[in-house]
Amino acid sequence: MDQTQVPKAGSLEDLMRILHQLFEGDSVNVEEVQSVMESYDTKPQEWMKYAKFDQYRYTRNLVDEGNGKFNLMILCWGEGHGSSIHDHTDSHCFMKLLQGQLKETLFEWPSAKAHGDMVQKSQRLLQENQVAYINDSIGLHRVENGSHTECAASLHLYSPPFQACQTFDQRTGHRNTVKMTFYSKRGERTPFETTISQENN
Ligand SMILES: N[C@@H](CS(=O)O)C(=O)O
Ligand SMILES: [Fe+2]
Repeated sequence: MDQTQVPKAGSLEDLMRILHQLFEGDSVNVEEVQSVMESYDTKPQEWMKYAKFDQYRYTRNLVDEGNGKFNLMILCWGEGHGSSIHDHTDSHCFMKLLQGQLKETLFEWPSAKAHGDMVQKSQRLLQENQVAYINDSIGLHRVENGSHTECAASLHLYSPPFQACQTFDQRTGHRNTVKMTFYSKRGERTPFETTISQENN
């Protein structure tokens, strides 16, 4: 399907409906998903109920479980918040800026024998409505809200869904597996006990 045939998402609800259609089958067309996510013009009143911020670290807020095919979530980044360098557990990762700006830094996978600093490949500043894509064959990344005055929010789609990833120490390349949790689900704050293990930030 070429880009002109991809429907425009007029609202977040509409975007979710189209995403369900695009993920009905067994294969994922990355360009298609990226352009439909780009076609949604962010409207804070449509996603505000999911956007729950924390004072100390970025939060992951589940919006939709995509019929088991994908997880759609809104990540809320307070001033200066960022993630560790991490992978995406062999899934597709789409990330759309809903508000503010986020800095994405790409890194190479550390080689088995590597010592010292991890190799940085590129860096870019993602702007409102822009959609970034990454998977493990592209590399690893770190995402940061570099602003000390503005918060940021981003819409992430992961397919297939995953509950753990690897984080990496920038100085040594050493890795850890961390469990990923939700700060809220469908607008409801998750009970405290289940969010305590969140460690990717
Ligand atoms: N992949 C990260 C967010 S990001 O830094 O891309 C997560 O799901 O928590
Ligand atoms: Fe990520």
